[in-house]
This record gives sequence, C-alpha cells and structure tokens, in this order.
Amino acid sequence: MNRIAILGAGVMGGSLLSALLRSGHPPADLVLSDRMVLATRTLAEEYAVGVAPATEAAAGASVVVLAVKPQDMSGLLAEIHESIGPETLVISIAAGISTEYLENRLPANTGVVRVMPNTPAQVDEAMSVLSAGRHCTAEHLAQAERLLSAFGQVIILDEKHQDAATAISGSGPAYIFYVTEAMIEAGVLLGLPRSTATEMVVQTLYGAATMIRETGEHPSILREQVSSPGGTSVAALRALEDHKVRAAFLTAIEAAARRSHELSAGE
Ligand SMILES: NC(=O)C1=CN([C@@H]2O[C@H](COP(=O)(O)OP(=O)(O)OC[C@H]3O[C@@H](n4cnc5c(N)ncnc54)[C@H](O)[C@@H]3O)[C@@H](O)[C@H]2O)C=CC1
Ligand SMILES: O=C(O)[C@@H]1CCC=N1
Repeated sequence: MNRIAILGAGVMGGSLLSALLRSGHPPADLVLSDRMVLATRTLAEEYAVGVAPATEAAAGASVVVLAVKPQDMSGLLAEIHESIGPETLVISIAAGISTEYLENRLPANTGVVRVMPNTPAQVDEAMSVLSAGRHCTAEHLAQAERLLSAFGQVIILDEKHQDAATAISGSGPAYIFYVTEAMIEAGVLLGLPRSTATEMVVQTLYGAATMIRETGEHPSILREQVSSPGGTSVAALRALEDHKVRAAFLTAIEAAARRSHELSAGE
C-alpha cells in the first residue's frame, strides 16, 4: 500500500498535493481530507485524486501528512487516533508542533517525522527541514526524504533547530516577497510603469539568487562587486544601514522563532 493521505487541503496541503503529482505519484495513491468539504472536493476533482473524511483517509494510507494549522492539530489527532496503524508513517508540517506532542497523541510507537517545508514547493524549489521522532526508523526517514526531495531541497536536522528553520526557510518566502513589493513600489515612485518595475525586480532577484547559489561566494563579496566607490549602490546601502534594515531582519527572524516556540505550547 503506497497511499498518501493529506489531511488539511489549504495552502500547504494543496501545494504538497500538486508537487507530489508533478513528481510522478499516481493520483490513485493520493487522498485529500479537509473539513471544508466543498472546496476540497473542487481541488480533488481538479487533480483527479480521492477525497475522504480524515479517519477514512488515514486508515487507508501508509503515509499520513498532517497539514492543518497548529491550533487545529490536537482536534485532528484525537479524530484519527484509531485510524493510525502500526506501520503508518505520520509526517507533520505544522509550525511549532513537536514530535513529542504528536507522539503523545498518537498510538504508542508511531513513526513520526516533523517537517518544515515552504511554499516554493509549488515550483519544485522547496526547502524542507526534517527531524525524526523517537520511533521513526531509518526507513521512515528515508521515505520522508524521498517524498520531499521530489519537489526541492531537504536538510535533516536535530529537532532543537526547528524553530530556527521555521523562522528562516518556512517563513522566509514572506520576507522575500515583502522586499520584492518594496522594490517594485520604489520603481513606481521613480516613475516606472508597474509592469516594467516588476519585471526588473523579479529578474534582479532571480539573477542575484542564482549568483549566490552558482558562484558559492559569500554574499558580502557579491555585494562589494556591485558597490562602485562613490557610486549608487553604496549610497543606497548607507540608507539601509541608517534605517537599521539588517537589525530589523535579525529582530524579525527572532520574533518568528519565538512565535514558533509559542505555538508548541498551543498559544
Ligand atoms: N503557509 C506556509 O507557508 C507554510 C505553512 N506551514 C504549516 O502548514 C500548516 C497548514 O498551513 P496552511 O496550509 O498555510 O493553512 P490553511 O489554513 O491554508 O490550511 C489548513 C487547512 O486545514 C483544514 N483543517 C483544519 N482542521 C481540520 C481537521 N480537523 N480535519 C481536516 N482538515 C482540517 C482547514 O479547513 C484548512 O483548509 C500549518 O500548520 C503551518 O504551520 C508550514 C510551512 C509553510
Ligand atoms: O506563518 C506561519 O505560521 C507558517 C509557518 C511557516 C510559514 N508559514
């Protein structure tokens, strides 16, 4: 039985579903469940996958992916407790929810993997950070790694780093989209048509990200290459320093990690 049940068909559940299909998983092996029954049925029809109540979806699956909000997790776990078999691998993508929290609410000895993916899964460029639970076997971990590496990069880390991973790569796309918006707005302020400003900013971000990945150079070296003495870049960078943008990023990412930690306490 290779069936994968995705419980929670929101932004991430939907992103994982489409990514798994693109990576070659047959639609017949995927089943979706969400309490928003009508919206889920529409999504399931679009992708030609099955839809079932959570208990039924979990009972028929070898891998159960928990993709609900942290605040909905305890309710969902209570619902599916009886449907989890001894061989079932449970993968949770919920921010802040520890493997211990999951293990305490699932049948004894259930194999659990905690994952922090991100929305670039939609374009097969996810960053997924995996941590094994207490009863997770090497085969479970390999199975989770295979599943997630089909739509991006995977790092296996000790669970103590999951709040940091959530703050950096889980929430990271939000910071980049925010910077993108700000740069486009600046282009419009300087009189560029919005579409032209958008094209310039998107290609610049893509080019810069590709340079970081392909050259392997430290970003500060790449930044120095752009900054001519007495030129435009250094004038802009001085303004960013004046506005403490670097410190703002440190504070922001610390706040995200703190929030991830709070979610583990159900706050
Ligand atoms: N959105 C993101 O960028 C990322 C989100 N995550 C995590 O993924 C999880 C889901 O996040 P989103 O997809 O953004 O949320 P969402 O709100 O878009 O989707 C959650 C879905 O779960 C459903 N749901 C709630 N309780 C349920 C239950 N008992 N049975 C079945 N379905 C139920 C809701 O109806 C909703 O459709 C969260 O735990 C979040 O921390 C992780 C990485 C990135
Ligand atoms: O904002 C959130 O809580 C989720 C977790 C990581 C990204 N989005």
